[in-house]
Amino acid sequence: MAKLLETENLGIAFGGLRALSDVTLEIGRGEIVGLIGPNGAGKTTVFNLLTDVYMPTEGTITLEGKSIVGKKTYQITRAGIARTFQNIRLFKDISVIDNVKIAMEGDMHYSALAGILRLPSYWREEKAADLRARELLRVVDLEDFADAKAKNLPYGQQRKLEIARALATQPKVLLLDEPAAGMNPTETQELAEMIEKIRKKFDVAILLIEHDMSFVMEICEKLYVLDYGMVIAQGKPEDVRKDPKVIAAYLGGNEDE
Ligand SMILES: Nc1ncnc2c1ncn2[C@@H]1O[C@H](COP(=O)(O)OP(=O)(O)OP(=O)(O)O)[C@@H](O)[C@H]1O
Repeated sequence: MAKLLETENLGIAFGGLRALSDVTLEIGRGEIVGLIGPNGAGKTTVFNLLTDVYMPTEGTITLEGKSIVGKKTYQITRAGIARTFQNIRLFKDISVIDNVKIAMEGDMHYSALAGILRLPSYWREEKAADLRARELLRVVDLEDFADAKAKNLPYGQQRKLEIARALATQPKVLLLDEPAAGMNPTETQELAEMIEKIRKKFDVAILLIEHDMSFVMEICEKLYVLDYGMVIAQGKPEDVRKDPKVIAAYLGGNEDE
């Protein structure tokens, strides 16, 4: 598959602590790739570098061959990278559908005046936005909850709403930070099917951080394993799981791994 997102020798230090070193990743178009490793291995830090929360101390990040280092988060979103967060970030007091529409705002083309005066161009865009938002909610099985307040959704559904919000920006790469966290086995299985459906429908590549190994093994085509900020193994899930370095990293880690 063609390379879409690449990092080369990516590294960052926080004060004296070297959180990541020499992280080289490749995500192809439409690929589902897992980023795994024990607690504190540096997984979320990779996402934070990919989305300009932090600037790398070393290395490169390219999307479709163009560097995105130093770009602002909104420019990175426009270039095609969207993410969800380990700690869910929604506008909790507004409706589910408005949460999705807000994420689509970069796509609205009516003028401020048209908005204030409610001119026809405003209503046309609003109607189109409403249809698109409903379609995204259908993809994540939240269509029936469009008018509920986001905070009233159960936790697992809030995670799905975050995915719909990320998709609203029409990404080429979707970064999911622990999408199955807090889900029961049935919800996790539904999520696996949903991610597969999303990949096909939107032709989007997915890089996901996840601790649920059976979930990772089921849906990822490729895995990168981080330990102490370095890639200690990469490849097909069935090979990675047998790698002695990976087994040692997990056995040496926390018991919840
Ligand atoms: N802003 C920061 N300042 C200082 N240290 C940081 C910062 N962000 C991350 N770190 C450190 O970098 C290391 C990697 O953290 P990170 O959150 O990326 O790990 P992780 O693999 O995502 O862990 P988990 O699975 O527990 O979420 C940790 O030692 C963490 O304390």
